[in-house]
Parts: sequence; C-alpha cells; structure tokens
Amino acid sequence: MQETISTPYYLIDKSALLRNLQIMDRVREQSGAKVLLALKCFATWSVFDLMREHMDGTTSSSLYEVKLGQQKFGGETHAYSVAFADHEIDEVVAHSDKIIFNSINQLERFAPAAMGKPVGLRLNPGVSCAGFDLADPARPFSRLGESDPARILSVIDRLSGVMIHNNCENDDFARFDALLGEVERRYGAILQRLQWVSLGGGISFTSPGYALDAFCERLRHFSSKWGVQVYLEPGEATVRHTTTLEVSVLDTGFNGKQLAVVDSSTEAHMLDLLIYRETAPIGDGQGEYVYQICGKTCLAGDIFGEGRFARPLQVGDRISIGDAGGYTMVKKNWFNGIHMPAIAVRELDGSVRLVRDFSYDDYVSSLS
Ligand SMILES: Cc1ncc(COP(=O)(O)O)c(C=O)c1O
Ligand SMILES: NCCCCNCC[C@H](N)C(=O)O
Repeated sequence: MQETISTPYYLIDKSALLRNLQIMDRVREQSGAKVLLALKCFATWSVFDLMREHMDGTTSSSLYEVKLGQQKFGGETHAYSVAFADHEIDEVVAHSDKIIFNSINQLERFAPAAMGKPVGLRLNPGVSCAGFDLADPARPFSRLGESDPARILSVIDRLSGVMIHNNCENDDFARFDALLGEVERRYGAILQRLQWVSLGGGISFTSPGYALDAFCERLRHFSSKWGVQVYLEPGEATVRHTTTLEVSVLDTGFNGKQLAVVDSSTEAHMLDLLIYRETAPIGDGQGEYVYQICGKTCLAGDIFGEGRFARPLQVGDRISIGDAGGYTMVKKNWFNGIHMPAIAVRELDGSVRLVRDFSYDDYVSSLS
C-alpha cells in the first residue's frame, strides 16, 4: 500500500508513537503528573485515538487549538494564549477546563468571563534551558508570562495554578532539576498557594538515556512539597522519531556535491529546519553514495541535509526524511504553490492508511 501512495506525504508510524506514549504512561504512573499534548507542535488528529489512551488531554495556544483539543482529543483541555482577543474569550471558556492567562493585564480583563472555571497565569522565572535565542522564553524583554513575585502575589487569590514553560529540547535532567530548584527558591510563596503547576514542554524525557526515574521522583517530590497537581505539556517529546516525510527524486545533478532535488521543500513542509538552521536525518545513514537532498522551491537554501545511499540516486527513487512529526504538519504552507504532502498513518498491524490528501483546489481555497 505504502508504495502506491504518491509522494510527498508525511508518514506517522503508530508503533514508534506508542514507544513514546508508553514513556508518557510510565511518567504519569511514577510521578503522578498529568501529561497534556501541546497541540502547537502536533495536531494531526487522525492518531488521537491512540494518543488519548496514554495522555490526559491537550494544551493550546489559540482558540482554534483549544476547540480542536476538546472536539478531537477530549480529556482535560487547557486554554492558553499569549493574548486572547475580546471576541474569542467566551468560546475559549466554553471549550476549556482551565484558562491560563499570559499576563496580569489579560487576567484582569478576562477572568470575570471565566464562568468559575479554574484560572492560571504564566509564570516566567527568567531562567531557562534553550539553545536557541528564538525559542528562549527567558530572553531579554520577553513577553511570555509574569516574573515579579510581588505582582503575582497581588493576584494570587484569583489563581488556582501557574504554567511555567522555560525548557526547549532539554535532554539533561540535572539542568531541569537545577532550573526547577531556582523556581522553588524564588517563587515558593506563590507555589504554596496553588493547586496545580504546569511545567510546560521542552523536556526531552522520551530521548534514549534520559534519567526517567530521577525525573519522575523529582516531579513527585515537587508535587508533594507544594501540594500541587503537576502537569507536563510535551510536544516534541511526544512525536520525536515517529514520523517521516516521504519524497521522490525529481532530478539529480553535480555541483561540487552530488545533488538530488525532491518533490517537497523545507520551507513549505519542514519549516523549522530553516528557522533553526538544522538538517534532517535522511535515509538509514548507510551506503557510500552521499547526496545533498534539496527542495524544489526557488529558495537557494532549500536543503533538507545530506544522506548516504547504497547506489546512485535516480529520478523516481523514494527517500525518507526523518523526524518530520513535530512543528511540521502544523506549519506547512503553500509556498511556491508546490503540492502539499498528504498524511498517512502506519497502523500498529503494519498496514498503511492514507488519511488526508490535498489538491489544487485546497491551494486555491487557501487564497482569494
Ligand atoms: C507553553 C508551551 N507549552 C508546551 C510547549 C511544547 O514544547 P515542546 O514541543 O518543546 O515540548 C511549548 C512550545 O512552544 C509552549 O510554549
Ligand atoms: N529543533 C529546533 C528547535 C525547535 C524549537 N521548538 C520550539 C518549541 C516551542 N515553540 C518553544 O518556543 O518553546
């Protein structure tokens, strides 16, 4: 079946997803934390049937995400946004179990609309683990959350919890532990007044070798010390190494390096590679023929990375581009009018199912 699906398409492997989800189960059980999928990273609802068995719900960054979370995932639905608009707030409240405001201004403006639902505030502790300035919530002049303990204490009676997201791709438990310690030292007077604390996403606890037992113990200790329900909001950790972008070679060439142009694009289909100046894992890393795999847009730097192959590439050869689950499908766009990748799922029994494809009509209807 897989060979009959036309490229390009994203292929989500449920068995690989299940491996990450089983780690979610272990963390939930061992630590007592609740685990919410961060929809900003991955919102492909065709696999929510499997995910919802191993996660407690979703968290969101917008009205549309909160609605999707409630309607397609279920469980506990957290609403957060850097800024809600007046015309959104009633719908946000209607579709969520908790509303987390980014600022005290937003809290004061909208908390009366919360209809008695639990209200939270984003706390920005001013310290973080983020290798990219762009994704560092504690960057100078950050707009993400409130930092001043006195200001937060001034509204504490209106809060049932706080959300702290200050990690990005942090696979070092010691670093996580140290950051959480700093939060406890600086914000203890706040933590002791709360019922729940969300520690956000960006913790790579599904990565091979992550100190899972220590992580769970740390979360359990934090929870019992402050008397709070802990939440985690993993995006990337949920879907890392579960999804490929399947493409075909359209042309080959040589310009100091062997080049292969494929029927996809970084900018349109794996945008984070450009934003964060990274390359994708390509193929199985075996073989003596090295190719630079290039996208087909006009952008000179539309390059996925380099891959090794067992034989010279030819037009029509299929290639798998790895790690295409997080921040890909949610960011895809119609740049250059190139064909939008379909979405397929490899089920647990190995069968592959096409769950969505896109056509010229979708391109036309995305504009007017
Ligand atoms: C508030 C919040 N929670 C969770 C996440 C998910 O982060 P990650 O995909 O790195 O786990 C993000 C990322 O932007 C976030 O801003
Ligand atoms: N792989 C390159 C870094 C990805 C950063 N992910 C961003 C996560 C999230 N949007 C955040 O801002 O924390």
